[in-house]
Amino acid sequence: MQDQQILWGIAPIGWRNDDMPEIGAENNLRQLLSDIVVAGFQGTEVGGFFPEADVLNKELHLRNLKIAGQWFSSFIIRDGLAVTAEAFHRHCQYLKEVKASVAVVSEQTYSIQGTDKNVFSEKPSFTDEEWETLCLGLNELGKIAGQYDLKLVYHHHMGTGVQTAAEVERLMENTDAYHVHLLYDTGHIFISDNDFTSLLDRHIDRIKHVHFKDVRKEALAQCRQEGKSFMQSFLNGMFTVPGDGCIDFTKVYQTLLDHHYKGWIVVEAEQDPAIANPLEYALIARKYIDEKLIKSQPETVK
Ligand SMILES: O=C1C[C@@H](O)[C@H](O)[C@@H](O)C1=O
Ligand SMILES: [Co+2]
Repeated sequence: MQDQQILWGIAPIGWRNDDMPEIGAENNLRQLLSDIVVAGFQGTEVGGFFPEADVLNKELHLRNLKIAGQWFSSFIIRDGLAVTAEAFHRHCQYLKEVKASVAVVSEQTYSIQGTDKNVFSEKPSFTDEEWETLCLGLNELGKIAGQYDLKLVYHHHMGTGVQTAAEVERLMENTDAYHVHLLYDTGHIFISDNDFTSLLDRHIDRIKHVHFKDVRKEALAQCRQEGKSFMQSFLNGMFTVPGDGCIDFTKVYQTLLDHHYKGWIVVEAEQDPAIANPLEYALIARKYIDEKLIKSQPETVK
């Protein structure tokens, strides 16, 4: 039976992309939120262009939408905990005001995600000392998140020091399970390790937020062969919505149901909105979810 504890969202990233603010600038907040309603999702994540909390809350209320969370680029290794914690407090305060459930954290020290470097071969690695600083710092940020009734969910990401399943393993082993949870992003782990199920099976109990990101195999192969950067790769169509790529989300969804996953599953597919109409792709995702995931479960209630 479908788990009624799951909320389905879609991220603004198909309309406007924080990694590349110049694309999709014509898509304003009202357009985005109304498209999300048309496509039948219950909410979204906060994008970099979103307004102050009371303005956002009004637009959400008008459409009966919710906020799942928002990305936070931490620089614990580069800037130290004190500076990072100060910014994180402000981040959490805003998230509390918009009634979010999670704060998505990704350590961006040495990240090449916003650079021209080859994302397939030039990812950074942390030293033992940097790992210790990062894990201790994340425990502290997790405690801060708790003060705002939020869960810190760590986002493993291509082109960063926590990208592979082995790196996620190290992070999980050395952080406090009570304060630091995991965001499972299907697309990032598939591209990194050519495997999206091991990470899910291994850490299912720590996973408190999910990104459903699909991958176009041919585009991936070409981007890898040409040594493209992260941003060039998504502009070249490496990512897409569930149902349009090569990942089998039925297995993923079943595992989440089997473990009584409670929380958000957010469709997140960055593409160039000038090429991939965001509403059209949101509708493709919703159709796939309804027909291949939810309706394939016995006793389904949508
Ligand atoms: O969750 C995410 C947020 C984006 O800013 C990021 O680059 C994207 O790939 C992602 O998975
Ligand atoms: Co993601």
